Amino acid sequence: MSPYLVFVSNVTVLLAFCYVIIKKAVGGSRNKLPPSPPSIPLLGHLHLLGRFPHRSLRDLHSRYGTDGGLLFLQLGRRRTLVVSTAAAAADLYKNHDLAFASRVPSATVHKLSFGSNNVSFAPYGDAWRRSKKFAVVHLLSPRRADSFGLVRAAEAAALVAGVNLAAVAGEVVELRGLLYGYSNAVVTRAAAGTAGATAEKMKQLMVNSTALMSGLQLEDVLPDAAAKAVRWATGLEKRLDRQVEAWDELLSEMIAEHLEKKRDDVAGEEDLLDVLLRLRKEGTAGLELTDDRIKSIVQDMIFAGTETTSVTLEWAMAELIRNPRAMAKLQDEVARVSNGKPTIEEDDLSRMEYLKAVLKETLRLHPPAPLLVPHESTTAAVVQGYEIPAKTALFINAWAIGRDPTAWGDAAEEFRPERFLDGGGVTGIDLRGSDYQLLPFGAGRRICPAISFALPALEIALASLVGHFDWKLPIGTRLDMSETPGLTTPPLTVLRLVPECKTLLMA
Ligand code: HEM
Repeated sequence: MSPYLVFVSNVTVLLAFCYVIIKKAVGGSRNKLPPSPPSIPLLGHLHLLGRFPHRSLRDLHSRYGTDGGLLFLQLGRRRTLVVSTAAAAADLYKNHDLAFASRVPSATVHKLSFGSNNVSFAPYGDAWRRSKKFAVVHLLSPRRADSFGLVRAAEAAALVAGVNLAAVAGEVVELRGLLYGYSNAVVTRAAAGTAGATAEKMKQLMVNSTALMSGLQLEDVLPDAAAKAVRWATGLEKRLDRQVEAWDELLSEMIAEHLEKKRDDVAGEEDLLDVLLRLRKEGTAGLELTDDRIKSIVQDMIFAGTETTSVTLEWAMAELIRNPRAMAKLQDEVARVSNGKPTIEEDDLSRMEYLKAVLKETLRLHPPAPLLVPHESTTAAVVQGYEIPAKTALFINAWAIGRDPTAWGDAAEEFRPERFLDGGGVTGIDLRGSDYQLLPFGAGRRICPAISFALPALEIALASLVGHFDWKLPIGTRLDMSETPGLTTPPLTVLRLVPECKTLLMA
């Protein structure tokens, strides 16, 4: 028999084996689980996810889910609990956060992230707890986030300068590239003091790695050994190895440079890599900071912080273009508060209430990670009387929760930043994880540790864009508000706009 036929017959036997296991998992405990749609062999409900899982899951929930906000799916090999209402999210976070504090394992992510020795993908346990505390206290604390004010100011000025070139030439700008460049520069400079050529190399690595990590993973349907065999047979394992080597080379260079203090950081502040190396030397990290762990953490910050920030900014601009009254109101606020100064200053941001409301409203309607980052349970849990076994994945549908009329009223689908202002109905609702109807950063143990870092980066960029320029759609084009499928969901059509310099504020 040819090696190909041997391979195919092995995979067939393994698929049949999976089918029996899945059937047992679905059938054996059906009575105790939340309701599910009808399933098919092997895939379970995987085929029902479609291109936009957050949208399909909302529809599936409305057909099959409980009034309590739960739905149960068998996604290939993965048992999955889906939460689609604020009340169910509150119950999960308040009563079962610990049980669901781990991550769904992925061989690809594990390999690309230096063994998941980071915060985002480490399984729940002592090492993750220490890394998270470490990130919250040393890397992303409000004080540390403040210390990157100069980096944000410099990168916001570069963003304005880029737009200005197009404005002076009367050209269209593709905002996505500029916003990605801005976010990537802020995060990489804060994480590793690096900009320019190294940041460019890193950007390319991130794009390639994201492509490998997105979408259905082989282990979602095949047992681990079979998935590995398929990765090997299809050349995927080799591509992964090459990608890991490239990351390793880049991050090793950065560590060596930092150790030799050869770098030239204009901000003059410690970057996150400096902090990690200093704490390793002092022995006060409470965690063994091997080179691999340091690489994994630095890479994690850059990954977690770049696209989330740029996607939010692109949606904010798209919503403001679609809602000219909101744009005018924001421009008025920026002009009034900055009072004729030539640049927007961070100290002024705290007085821009409408700006904050615009960003909350953007994150409500367009959370960049619509299903957050999936969690996994480490122990069995009884949720609303249903018995959820250990090793069940948890999807919190932050996108559906943010648009739920029960929480947001009849105008839930509309862009109305005023709702967050005095008398607006939901004044005081915040996005830091204690109001379960607004969860763009998650909540509980796995909440994003970088909210204090992310918000000023979003605010200064948006205030600068609308403060310095008026914006129009190019003649003959229409705004496309549909999404790109993927881990994060930017607009499907790159936002192309014509900027016009405002006279009040000059770049
Ligand atoms: C608009 C900006 C951002 C948004 C909307 C966002 C959102 C999120 C979400 C939804 C999660 C997963 C929460 C969960 O598992 O339930 C997360 C985790 C995380 N984020 Fe962010 N994020 C943003 C910016 C950043 C930035 C700038 C950084 C770093 C510089 C960062 C670092 C992390 C890390 C390390 C985790 C993993 C936390 C853990 O697993 O315990 N994020 N973020």
